[in-house]
Amino acid sequence: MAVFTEVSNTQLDELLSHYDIGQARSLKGIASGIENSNFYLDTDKGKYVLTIFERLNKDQLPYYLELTSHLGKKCLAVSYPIPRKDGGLLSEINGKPCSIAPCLSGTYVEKPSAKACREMGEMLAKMHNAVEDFPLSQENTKGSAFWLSSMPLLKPYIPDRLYQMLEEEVTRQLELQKSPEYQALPAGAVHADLFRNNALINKNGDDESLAGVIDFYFACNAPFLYDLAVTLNDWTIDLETGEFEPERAQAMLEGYNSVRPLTEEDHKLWQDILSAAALRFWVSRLYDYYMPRPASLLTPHDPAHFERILKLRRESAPEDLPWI
Ligand SMILES: Nc1ncnc2c1ncn2[C@@H]1O[C@H](COP(=O)(O)OP(=O)(O)O)[C@@H](O)[C@H]1O
Ligand SMILES: N[C@@H](CCOP(=O)(O)O)C(=O)O
Repeated sequence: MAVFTEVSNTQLDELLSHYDIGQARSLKGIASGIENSNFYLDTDKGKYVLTIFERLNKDQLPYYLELTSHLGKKCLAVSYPIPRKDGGLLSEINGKPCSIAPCLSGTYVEKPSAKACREMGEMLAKMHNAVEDFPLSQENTKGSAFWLSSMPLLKPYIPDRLYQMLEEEVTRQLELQKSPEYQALPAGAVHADLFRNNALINKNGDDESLAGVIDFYFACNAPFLYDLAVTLNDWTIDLETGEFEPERAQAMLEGYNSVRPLTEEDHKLWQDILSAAALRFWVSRLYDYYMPRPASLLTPHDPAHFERILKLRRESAPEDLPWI
């Protein structure tokens, strides 16, 4: 269930009068998704997705909308807001901000093939190249400030040995972030949550091809290598153990490298950045688990999954990590 706000025909017609996308034919709630109300919207001109933002307010949305609009203008297959007749990217329904995006084809795939992983790597690199002239900037809302503020809240809930691991890793990552090597990493606006459920894949028999990328609502400015690590840590692992699956991991790295070559500087920090990416989701999952939002409909994600991944990345011999 992911329709928190209902839309009447009158409201829909009024909304569409501000766009040049034709007259409504049908509006159907989308069951998946957890943050927003999403609808498939068919008009006489095409297929779209209407999103009503349930958590972010209109002042928090411009970075995400401008970023996806920027990527869309560069012909990258992302869910981007279609401009209104007056040029605005945002509208309002029932006092809540909303936007309309073209409907991408494809579906969620639990274990993407090596080919799809390669295409995801290529797409990620294209997204990174495309933001070189993107002017807006935003902190990672799940970055080091969030880790530090979460630690005292988590302390009463988690065993001492886990708290110690958390403290050690946060300290190590804060040191790393101050280092000249880290500061020199190429950085820009990144998705920062490009898990498999935020990509749509077309399936044709056994063949899979990437259709597009959605859900940029954790986007922020960070090293491009971090975005690659977040994606690799989710897409190319054995879901039970958290170990990398070499063929799929290698395919993603090769895809990325074929568009945006990785460097020796990236290589030096690779293990640390893979750990940073695991830490980010370990902390946010611990936080959501022990401090669920009031009236949340969600079953929190399992924090132990990223605890396992963090340990594996920290303890791995550097030469055993996938690289080009
Ligand atoms: N532009 C789009 N094209 C096609 N489907 C989309 C698009 N945007 C969202 N969806 C569908 O809506 C679902 C929920 O979207 P998502 O952005 O993940 O929502 P939430 O932010 O609520 O988690 C996705 O799983 C996908 O099926
Ligand atoms: N990918 C994160 C949670 C963020 O949720 P999303 O559905 O908006 O991507 C995790 O798995 O912890």
